[in-house]
This record gives sequence, structure tokens and C-alpha cells, in this order.
Amino acid sequence: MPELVFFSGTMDCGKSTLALQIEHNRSARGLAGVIFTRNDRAGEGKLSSRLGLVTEAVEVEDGKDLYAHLVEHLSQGGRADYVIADEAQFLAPEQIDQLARVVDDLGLDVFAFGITTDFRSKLFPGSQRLVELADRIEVLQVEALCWCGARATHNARTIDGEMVVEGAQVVVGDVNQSAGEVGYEVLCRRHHRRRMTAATARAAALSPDVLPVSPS
Ligand SMILES: Nc1ncnc2c1ncn2[C@@H]1O[C@H](COP(=O)(O)OP(=O)(O)O)[C@@H](O)[C@H]1O
Ligand SMILES: Cc1cn([C@H]2C[C@H](O)[C@@H](COP(=O)(O)O)O2)c(=O)[nH]c1=O
Repeated sequence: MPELVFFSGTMDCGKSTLALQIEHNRSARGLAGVIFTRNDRAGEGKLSSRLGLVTEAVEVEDGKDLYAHLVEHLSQGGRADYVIADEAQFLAPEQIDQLARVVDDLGLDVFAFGITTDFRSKLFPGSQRLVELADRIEVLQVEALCWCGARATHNARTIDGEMVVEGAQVVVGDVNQSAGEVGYEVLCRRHHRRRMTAATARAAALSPDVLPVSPS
């Protein structure tokens, strides 16, 4: 039975790498995939991994009908044995419904990859719809780690290493950004709640202990 599978995890846990591996293994066996993405850091129409691999993809614009794209592709003699959608958190809920229709009406497997929650730990609308519709949700096996060593489950947005909690939901960016740039850091829930990033934890550890005031 074809399935809609949602591979979810924090930033930097290997989602795009897995997407590229699924694409590689299937195309190596003569299968043809249609790859969608939106706002990949490598640029428009790219699916890229931090391991350095990149492949061409169809950039999903606002209002694009993904089901209609597949029907058009097939009716023009194109092949499609499966579908990959990376950065799926950026898709609109209607586009996730269209992916579910691709599974049900065209009989294709759809593999969607994305982060579930944003920097305020709120669901992205596209990810919410995936949680509602997916046949299966897979949490990636390679754990990203918080600076404390615990499994990272949350994404923090940072400026100069400090966590920020205000701003637009979508700001394309990366982990390990240099000073002055908006960046991201993955944290465990405890440290996300306390807004404690690696930089603020380091600063706290370096600050001199406050000495008790001796009675005069
Ligand atoms: N220099 C490196 N050596 C080995 N593995 C790396 C290196 N850089 C990144 N990685 C791996 O790549 C993962 C990020 O892969 P990527 O597919 O780009 O993540 P995602 O799409 O989930 O944000 C990291 O969690 C790490 O496992
Ligand atoms: C938490 C969060 C992330 N983003 C952006 C930052 C990146 O461009 C992508 C995630 O890509 P990855 O391949 O999973 O690392 O999402 C955002 O726009 N808003 C957020 O709150």
C-alpha cells in the first residue's frame, strides 16, 4: 500500500541526508522520483544536505498545486514512482492535503521531511497537517544533541548565540552562524524552556561566583 510518511526531527538531525539516500537507492534501481522542496539554504530548486550532497528539485511556490503538478507530469509522459518533499514544514496545509491525494489517487509513496516545531516550539502549519494526515511518522535515528548532552528535541533561534523568542515564523538559516547573524541551535526541552543556549551556559559558567557579603 502506498503511504504518506512524515520523517520529522529537529534541525540538523539528517532529514535531507535521508531524503537524498532514499532518492539514490530508488533511482539506482531504475525508479523515478519527483522531488519537491521550498526555501532550501542552497537556493531555489535544490535539496541539499550538510554532508555536501545536493540534487535538483521542484521549488514549491505559494499556491502551487502539488497533485496537479504530478497529474500534468504523468500526462505529458513523465514517470513518477514516488515523491519526496523536503522542508515540508514550509508547505501550506492544502499542499499537504494534495500530497495525501497523490498517495490515495495516484498510488505513489510520498516521503515528506521537515521540522515539526518552530523556534517558539509551535507547530508549523504544514507539519501540523502532516501529523494529522500521515500514515506513519518516523523520528530520525541519528539524535541531534543539546549542548548538555541530552537529546535535542527543540529548535532555538539565536542572535549572537542568545535565544530570541520574537519574530517571523519563517527565517531561512543554519546552525553555527557567525556573530551578528540570525542562527539556530538545537536544545533539549529543559534548556529551551530556560532559554539557555551553549553560549549563555558558557557565559554563566565563566562569571565569577557571587561572594556572600560578610556582616560588618
Ligand atoms: N562534517 C561532518 N561529518 C560527519 N557528519 C556530519 C558533518 N556535518 C554534518 N554531519 C551530519 O549531517 C547531519 C545534518 O544533516 P542534514 O541532512 O543537513 O540535516 P537536516 O536536513 O535534518 O537539517 C548532522 O546531524 C550530522 O549527523
Ligand atoms: C526553527 C525554525 C527554522 N526555520 C528554518 C531554518 C532552516 O532554513 C529550516 C530548517 O532546515 P533544516 O534542513 O531542518 O536544518 O527552517 C524557520 O524558518 N523558522 C523556525 O522557527
